[in-house]
Amino acid sequence: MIEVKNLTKKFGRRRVLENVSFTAEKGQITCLIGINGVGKTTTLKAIMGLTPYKSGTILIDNEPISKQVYEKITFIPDAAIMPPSMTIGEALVFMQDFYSNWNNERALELLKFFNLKEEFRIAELSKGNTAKVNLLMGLAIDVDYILMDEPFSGIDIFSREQIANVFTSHLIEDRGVIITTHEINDIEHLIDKVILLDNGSVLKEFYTEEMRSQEGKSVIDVMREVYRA
Ligand SMILES: Nc1ncnc2c1ncn2[C@@H]1O[C@H](COP(=O)(O)OP(=O)(O)OP(=O)(O)O)[C@@H](O)[C@H]1O
Repeated sequence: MIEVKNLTKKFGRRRVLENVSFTAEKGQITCLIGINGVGKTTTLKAIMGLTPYKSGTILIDNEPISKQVYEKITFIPDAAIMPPSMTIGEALVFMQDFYSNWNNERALELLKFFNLKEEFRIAELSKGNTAKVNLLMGLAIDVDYILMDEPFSGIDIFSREQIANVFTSHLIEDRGVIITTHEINDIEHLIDKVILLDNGSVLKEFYTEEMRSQEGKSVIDVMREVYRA
C-alpha cells in the first residue's frame, strides 16, 4: 500500500500541497482528480522522491522511499519520455538494458495491443501514440505500483478507449495504480478509489463501488456536490 500522510509542499513561499493524506492499495486503481494546478503531478513526484517536500510522510508497503523501495514503483509522466531520435525498437532495447526488472514479453504484447511498430520514431509519434509508448514503457517494468500522470489527456477517443482497455486487461495484473486526471468520463468505470483534490488539499476520498451501492452516486455526482459546494 502507498500511504501519503499530511504531505505539505511549498514552491518558494507558495504552499501547493497542504496536509494531503490518502492511501492507494495494490490491486486497485486510485484516481487523483482535480483541475489544472491543484497539485496532482506534485503529489506523484513527491511519492517518487522526485521533489522535496516540507513535511509529511510517504510510505510504500510501510517503508519510506529508498533504493530498494524504488524498485517497486514506476512513474509514467504525461510527456514523451524516450529520446526523440530513437525508434520504438531502439527504446525497447535501451529499457531492457537499463532495467533488470524489464519484462520483454509484456513489452511485445503491449506493442501488439496498441498496434505500434518497432520502426516508428519517437519524435514522429502522435500524441495518442506517445501516451501509448509511455504506458508501454511503464507497464513493461515488473513493479508493484505504477503512477500515471494524465494518461488520457489531450488524446482522441479511440486512443483513450485503447488505453482504458489496458486497465481491464491482464496486462495490469495485480498492481496498484495511481492515475491523475481532470477528465473522469472515459475512466469512471475503471476506478476503485477516488481522491478529490482542490487547491492542494484533499476534499474527499471514497471507494466508487461503496459510493454507488450505499449512496447511489456516481463519481461525477460526488464531484458536482463537492466542487459546487
Ligand atoms: N517547479 C515549480 N516551481 C514553482 N511552482 C510550481 C512548480 N511546479 C508546479 N508548480 C505549481 O504548483 C501547483 C501545482 O502544480 P501541479 O503540476 O502539481 O498541478 P496539477 O494538478 O498536476 O496540474 P496539471 O493538471 O496542470 O498538470 C501549480 O500552481 C503550479 O503552478
